[in-house]
Amino acid sequence: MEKKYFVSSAEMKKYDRATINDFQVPSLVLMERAALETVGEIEKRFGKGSRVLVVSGTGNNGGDGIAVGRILMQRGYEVDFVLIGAEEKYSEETRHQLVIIAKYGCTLKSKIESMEYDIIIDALFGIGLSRNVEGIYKKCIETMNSISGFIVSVDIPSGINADTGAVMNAAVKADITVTFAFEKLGHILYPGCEYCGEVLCKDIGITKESFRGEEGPRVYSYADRYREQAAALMPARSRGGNKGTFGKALVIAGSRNMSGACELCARSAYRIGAGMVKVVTPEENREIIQKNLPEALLSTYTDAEKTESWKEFLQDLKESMKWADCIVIGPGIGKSGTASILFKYVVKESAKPLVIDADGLNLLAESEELQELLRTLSLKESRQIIVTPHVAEFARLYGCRPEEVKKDIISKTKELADRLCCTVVCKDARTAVADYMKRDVYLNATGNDGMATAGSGDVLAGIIGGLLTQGVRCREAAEAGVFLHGRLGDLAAERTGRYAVMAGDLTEQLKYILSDEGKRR
Ligand SMILES: NC(=O)C1=CN([C@@H]2O[C@H](COP(=O)(O)OP(=O)(O)OC[C@H]3O[C@@H](n4cnc5c(N)ncnc54)[C@H](OP(=O)(O)O)[C@@H]3O)[C@@H](O)[C@H]2O)[C@@H](O)CC1
Ligand SMILES: Nc1ncnc2c1ncn2[C@@H]1O[C@H](COP(=O)(O)OP(=O)(O)O)[C@@H](O)[C@H]1O
Ligand SMILES: [K+]
Repeated sequence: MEKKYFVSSAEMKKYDRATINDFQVPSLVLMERAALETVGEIEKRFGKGSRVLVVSGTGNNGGDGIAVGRILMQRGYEVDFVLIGAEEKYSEETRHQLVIIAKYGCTLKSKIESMEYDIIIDALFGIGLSRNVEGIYKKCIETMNSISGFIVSVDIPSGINADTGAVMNAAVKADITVTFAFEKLGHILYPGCEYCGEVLCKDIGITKESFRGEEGPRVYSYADRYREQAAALMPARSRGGNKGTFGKALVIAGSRNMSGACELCARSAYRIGAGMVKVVTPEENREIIQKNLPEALLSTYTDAEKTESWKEFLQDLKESMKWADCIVIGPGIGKSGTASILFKYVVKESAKPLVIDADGLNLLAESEELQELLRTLSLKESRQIIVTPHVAEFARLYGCRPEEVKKDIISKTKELADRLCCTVVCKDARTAVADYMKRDVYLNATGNDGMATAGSGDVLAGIIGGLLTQGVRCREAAEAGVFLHGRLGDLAAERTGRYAVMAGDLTEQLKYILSDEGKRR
């Protein structure tokens, strides 16, 4: 799988240092390359004679900005230089850039004077931002946002925390962000990503060699090319296969007033390619499922208190669990006594890869005993288990507030995976996937707010289940499922706009994104 990394500021600094110290590439060479790449993007958009304002800070981000201004000036642009911050704080490279422009006779201002520019180069803070922005710095950011001009942020919009995407009291709203070597976490996490405009990541000579044989960045996503080549994420499909070849999914979902969850989940498992899908749901849903999803096999139950029929049902369930290649449990099952008994039974008795979603997670959160059982099954029996909580369900499972999960989704997801010894998919605007075996965390970059609509999580559970039935391992099924799910949301939004997207539209898009065209492994 071709990866795209999202690095923290500490990781990026480590790779900068390795390139400079170990590979002996001078820091000023990196800076010049960064500046040239930024200039290249400006030249694509604006011609000679355009008015440019360079707003620099005291660190190397400011040095980048001054170099950009100098090159533009030499190529016929009209450039004003502003530097904010005390002289004693200038970095060595920034000092050097100032010496160069002084030799060319440029003057440096300490505040923004004109209100009209074609281009504003935002080089106040980069990955070295270390605290909230206050005073003259805040004022400077507000001025950049208010005056006219196309804003090019160097490396990251000033004021965005490169590790969390948080706005540190004020931030520049860029039209484009030109970044170097690797995208930063702040470019992808909310709200930072909304401040970047288009992110253009440029090679300036800091490469994977700078990992120096260590594991590399902790957070990654899939390379952008898979957006157009989603089928490349799918397991190979045998032309000679039959429905058994492509696997059997058992979907235990729905409750009396919630047949939709089970229908969406089961349909998605079919559409992602499962050979057979069997639905286990309350008797009340029989008719609607048979009508709306005649392709599904069906097994129904009544209250666990009705002992005789419940016994028969459990017998049937046991057979179904043997039959299945994977089990998805939870969407819409509710938290009734019967749902709870059913859930416990399935966790204890099934020996197949298991996806636990929605109410299954709420039931799990309430039972220490079941959480312990999950750990044991995973560690002693190598059971493949995926849990797919949204932020609120995650907080219940983890024992914290949802805001705390949102603030640190990457570490929290990994911690829960370690605690439960399984694969965790923490669903949010940027979904994270982690497991207890690997240190690194997948962060999803597809999808949009149109997917914040009832039932879209049920679709994801079905997709992941359908991938498991086709033999994909847990971690890969979770990552690929989340990526594809987001793509379905993006394609659905392209057709209808984000407001109108409904969960069923996601499943509908599965008809198109896995077509053989564009399939290049
Ligand atoms: N050769 C290389 O390494 C390469 C580096 N590159 C470039 O360098 C950038 C990183 O440079 P950097 O590490 O110097 O940090 P940078 O973002 O300029 O900020 C640090 C300055 O800001 C200040 N400061 C911080 N927060 C503040 C606040 N809230 N309010 C006020 N001041 C605050 C801080 O002051 P202090 O915290 O010490 O008071 C310090 O003076 C990177 O993003 C990329 O553009 C590329 O050219 C590629 C090669
Ligand atoms: N703003 C957003 N951007 C991208 N994806 C989103 C956004 N909001 C929600 N989603 C995705 O939509 C799905 C919602 O799932 P969930 O909350 O479980 O819904 P439900 O319980 O109604 O099925 C998750 O996969 C989540 O990542
Ligand atoms: K910047």
